[in-house]
Amino acid sequence: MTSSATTLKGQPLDKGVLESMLRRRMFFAPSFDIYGGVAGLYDYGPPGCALQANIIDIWRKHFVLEEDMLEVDCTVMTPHDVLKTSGHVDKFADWMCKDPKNGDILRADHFVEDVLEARLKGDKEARGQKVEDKEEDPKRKKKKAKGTEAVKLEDAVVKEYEEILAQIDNYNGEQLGELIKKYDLRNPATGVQPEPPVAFNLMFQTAIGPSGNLAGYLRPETAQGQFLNFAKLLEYNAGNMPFASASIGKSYRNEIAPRGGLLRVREFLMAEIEHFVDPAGHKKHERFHEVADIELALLDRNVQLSGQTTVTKMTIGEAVKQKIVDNETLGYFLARIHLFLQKIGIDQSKIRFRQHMSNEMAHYACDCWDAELLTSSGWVECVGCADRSAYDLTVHAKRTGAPLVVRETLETPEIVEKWEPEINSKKFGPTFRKDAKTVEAAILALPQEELAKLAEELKTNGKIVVDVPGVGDGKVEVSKDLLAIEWKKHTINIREYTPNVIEPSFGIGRILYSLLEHNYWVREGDEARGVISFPPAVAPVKVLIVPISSKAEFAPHVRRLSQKLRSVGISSRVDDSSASIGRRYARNDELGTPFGLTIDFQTLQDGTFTLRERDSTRQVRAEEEKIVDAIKALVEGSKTWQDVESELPIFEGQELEIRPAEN
Ligand SMILES: Nc1ncnc2c1ncn2[C@@H]1O[C@H](COP(=O)(O)OP(=O)(O)OP(=O)(O)O)[C@@H](O)[C@H]1O
Repeated sequence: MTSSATTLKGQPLDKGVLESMLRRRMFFAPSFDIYGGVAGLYDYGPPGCALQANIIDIWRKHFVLEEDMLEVDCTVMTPHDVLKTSGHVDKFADWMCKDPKNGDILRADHFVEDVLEARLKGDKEARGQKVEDKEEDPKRKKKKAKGTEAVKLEDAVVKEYEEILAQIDNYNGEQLGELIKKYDLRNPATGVQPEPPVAFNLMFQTAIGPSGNLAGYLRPETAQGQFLNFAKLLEYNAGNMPFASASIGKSYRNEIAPRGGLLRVREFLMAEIEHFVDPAGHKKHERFHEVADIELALLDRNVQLSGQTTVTKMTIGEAVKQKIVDNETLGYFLARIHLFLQKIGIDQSKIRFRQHMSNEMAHYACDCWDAELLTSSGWVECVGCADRSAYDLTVHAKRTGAPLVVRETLETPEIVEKWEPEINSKKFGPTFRKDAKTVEAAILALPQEELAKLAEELKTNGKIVVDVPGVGDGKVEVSKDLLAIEWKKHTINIREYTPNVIEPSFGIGRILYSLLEHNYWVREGDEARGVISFPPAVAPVKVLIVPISSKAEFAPHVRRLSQKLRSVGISSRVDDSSASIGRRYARNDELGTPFGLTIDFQTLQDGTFTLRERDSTRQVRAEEEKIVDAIKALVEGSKTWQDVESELPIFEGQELEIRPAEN
């Protein structure tokens, strides 16, 4: 099926053809295929793995190395307590609704979106307008078919639908339920209205150890491991702020309705950064000036609320100045994300940064911008960049008593008067036993107004009741022999604060798939063949070595060239099959291999080789050393193909004819 999406060369993108090519070339394929597969689980084949490794390699250099980030590798298996404290057990959920007729489980926001889009499409058809299709999972397409009749809608209704769609991520379950009722939205598969939406937690639950007593989950993000290691990382960083940690690893989400191939899966690779910053400095960033002039396509919250999706192009410097983007650190990372996506070969005209609306934000976030990439499935969030404020460190510190704070020596000491709780540790421990630390942490975390109130109560009643989640019924009585709360004057030499966190979070699978779509095109000829124009740095294999014939005298050249390329860290593959050279190149164009080295009869005489560039199919001819140097420079990005053509003799060969009978 042809969608409104286009290839790199502006041709209509045939997603079916692209997907079958990706499977044939083993970029990725459904896991457990021969058992019928499981929705949302995929395996990567050799080119998929190499592509992923190259993206990760560039990511590490671009972020971890460039900014001296502290990389950690934490476990996937996470105890219940951690994710209860972080809020994921209670709030990490999507809304789902059930079709009472056939039991279909629908993700409520996607269901509302699909039915309204189908109605708008029907309206356009009825008005004789051109209809642009969004690529869909074929199963969903079939179900949708009944709902896409060409029916003209009133203009006011069209406007209402468009306004709802522009802010579809902003509705909660109740509001989605109201929309389903108000517009009588029915499951196209049965013609029945689904039941009201209910929350479905996306985490996979498990039990750790044989007793089954320690409940746990597969992590839904890598972030929590980084937060829990904050104090150790700060110490490792010699107490210096700001700093960032980073982590690359698998995360798991039990998505209600996986769709769009790699775009919504249940197991995926994430690369996440937690940048810890002092909130007192307006989250300024000392390298912001380096990116201030970078222009981004921004779609802010207010534009979406007005029912529009038009982006504004603006430098990040201007966006922060106008407070469209809240602070320099958030802005710095948006620009750095843009540069990273550009570096790996994402189409610049297919990136936008969309701000989350207030209801859409995750429970921990106070501002969030997504880097969205345009694909045949529409705009897809590929990187989330959230300001998580001090949320995570605060809740974990409160729960465990661990000091997840920064202590800074003040140049000029401050005199401070405040309420201060004093624990009688001799009695406190024996009274509360295993809960003593938790109760103490809850008391120490109480705000000043609360302490003032409790001091009075302690004086009058001889005891107070403190909220301590997770201990008994959450209410703990503390008597005055265990605790005193007094107004004290202090000289402060140390300032203590909980850092705020800016978190860029990358879904590598979504980026990888978008990259494939953005770089794919079709070379017209006797037989149209797919090409993926990856930049050399991300291409799974950099060089294809093709001996013109399988005669023994070519073998030493093949071996030597492979070895030489290996020694300079460049991956190559040999294709010594009997197919024509043109056919062999065409096969590797599908894998996105940027350069081809041919060993022909002239090589045997004068030791020269031809080097072919994938996109132009142009060739140069030179001795081994010059060719290997050229490849190295091209892969490292220090030379372009034009540079190479200006330095080495052009070769006009006939190798590219493709004989249709072969494969
Ligand atoms: N089910 C998934 N499959 C593949 N990648 C995902 C999935 N869920 C999240 N990601 C990736 O992880 C990144 C960070 O996760 P985040 O929690 O911000 O996503 P999200 O807002 O829940 O995504 P969505 O709204 O699309 O479900 C996303 O930008 C995306 O690239």
